[in-house]
Order: sequence, then C-alpha cells, then structure tokens
Amino acid sequence: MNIEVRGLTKAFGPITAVTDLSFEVEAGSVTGFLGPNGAGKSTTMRMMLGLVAPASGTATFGGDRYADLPHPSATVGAVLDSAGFHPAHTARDHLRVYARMGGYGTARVNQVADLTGVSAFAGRTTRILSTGMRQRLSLATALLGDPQVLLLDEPSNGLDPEGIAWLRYFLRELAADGRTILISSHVLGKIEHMADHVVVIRDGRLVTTGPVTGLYGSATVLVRCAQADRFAAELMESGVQVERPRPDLLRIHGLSTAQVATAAASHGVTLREITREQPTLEQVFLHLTGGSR
Ligand SMILES: Nc1ncnc2c1ncn2[C@@H]1O[C@H](COP(=O)(O)OP(=O)(O)OP(=O)(O)O)[C@@H](O)[C@H]1O
Repeated sequence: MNIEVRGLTKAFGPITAVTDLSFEVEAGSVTGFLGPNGAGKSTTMRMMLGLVAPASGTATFGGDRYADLPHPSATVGAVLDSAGFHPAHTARDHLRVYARMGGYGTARVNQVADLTGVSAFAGRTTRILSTGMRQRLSLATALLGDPQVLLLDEPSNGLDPEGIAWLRYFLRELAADGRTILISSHVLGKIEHMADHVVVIRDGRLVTTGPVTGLYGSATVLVRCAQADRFAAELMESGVQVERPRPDLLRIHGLSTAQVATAAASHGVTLREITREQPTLEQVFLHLTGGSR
C-alpha cells in the first residue's frame, strides 16, 4: 500500500511548519523522513494521521485518507512519541487496553510483546520504563493491528546500539514482507542502514527525495601524480571539472576511478595515488539541509 502526500501545508499562527509538501512512499521499502529539528517532520506525520488539520493538501494510504480507512489501526500503525502511557499500567496492561480498543485478542498482545522484546519487561509499570523500553512498547502498540503501513517518528531515540541494530533488522523484515514504512529522524546516521529511500525536508519544504544511494552522487576521485599540470589541463580540455587542492593533487569530478586511470594511461601520466572520495551521508545531509543548527 503506497502513501501519497500532496501539497500538505500547515502554519501555526505566524509559524509556517510545512509548505506545499509532496512525496510518495512505496510499499516494500523503508523510507527515511529526514530533516533537522523543527523541519516539520512530526507535523507532517500528524497531518497524515488526521491529528493536525492541514490548511491545504492531502495524505492518502492506498488512495484513502486516514479518516476514511475502514479499519485505520489495522491499516496504519503509528509511533509518534512515547508519551501517553498511563503511569500505573504495566506494559502488558497498556497493550491489553489498546488491543481491546482495536478488537484484538490476548494472543496478539503476547505476539507483539514477543516480537518487540516487550515481554522482557511486560510486568513493569510504564512509569519506570526506560526511553528505549517506551519506544519498544510504542512500536508493539502500533503493531497490534498487523498494519500494512508504519509511521514512526524518531523511533531510534533512546535505543542503545543493540536496540538500533534490532530495529534496523526488524523494520527491514517488515518491509521485505511488503509493508510500507516511513521513519523520521534528524540524524541520518541512525537510519542510514535502515532506509532504501529518503525524503529530505528543511523549513517545511521538500529538499530531495529518491534512493539513499542517490545521495552519494557527488563522489569525486582524488589523484596524486607527477605531471599534475598537464593532466589537469588535458582533463579540463575534454570538459572534466578539476580542482587543485595541492600542486601534486587533483580532485576530479564526474569520472569513476577506472575512467581516471584510463585517461591517465592514455595521456602517459603516472599516478602515484588514486582514491575515491565519498562524502558520508551525514555530510551530504548537512549540505542539503543547510548545515547543522
Ligand atoms: N502545536 C504547535 N504550535 C505551534 N507551533 C508548532 C506546533 N507544532 C509544531 N510547531 C512548529 O512547527 C515547526 C515544525 O515542527 P515539527 O515538530 O513538525 O518539526 P520536526 O521536524 O518534527 O522537529 P524535531 O526533529 O525537532 O522533532 C517548528 O517551528 C515548531 O515549533
């Protein structure tokens, strides 16, 4: 079931949170929803779920708005924040309450508790749960209806490295099963290995969307060679962009290492070193979103 967001716009008084935002999320993949703090990720997810009314625009799940879905909790599961637990309830009580509201049985409560690791602390009151445990409990709650779509707002917050690795594996399995997963984060590194696609926003507007690998598009090749002057001139003559960070060093844009090596051989240039320079996704992200705040 695909998600389609079309022209979503929302202002809170003088604060414009989201402006004419459109993107799609495909079934069978994990899509990262990225943007710095305050970019409008939570507001967008809330609008998608009908919790915040957009000034204009729509969000649909398989063609239907959330409010028009015949059985919303069995179609879309959401983890928006890990507040909203009754402090005196145990984790299991919490799941039971939500299971009753959605019309799901005890067997499903036990299943989601096992799937998410909640079983290990099911008897503890929610008041004393750690942040990571709350995240797992929220995820378990979202999964009660075995939904086709999952919307997760910063689900890795508070998870330790083991928890993040678990979440990555867990979400990838769900996606491999044909589900549609949108997961927000302000830290690219957290979802770099979870997501196949990304939607990047800044100041409530779309910056870019596409496969994660597309973000790496700006790789360059760094070469150290004796005849740098001549090699640079010959490359530039054939329209290649070349920088010269040091006299013996060239940074070449738009060619693979193999293409650079072939060009060097054909011009009789001896390469002393050749390296593919790839920006980390974090650098790409900071560049796309205008730097850290
Ligand atoms: N209920 C509200 N009333 C007023 N302003 C709001 C409200 N909710 C969000 N905003 C503002 O809208 C903008 C977008 O906030 P939002 O929480 O959607 O961003 P975010 O990308 O989820 O940020 P973060 O990564 O920090 O969670 C911010 O400027 C925020 O202050």
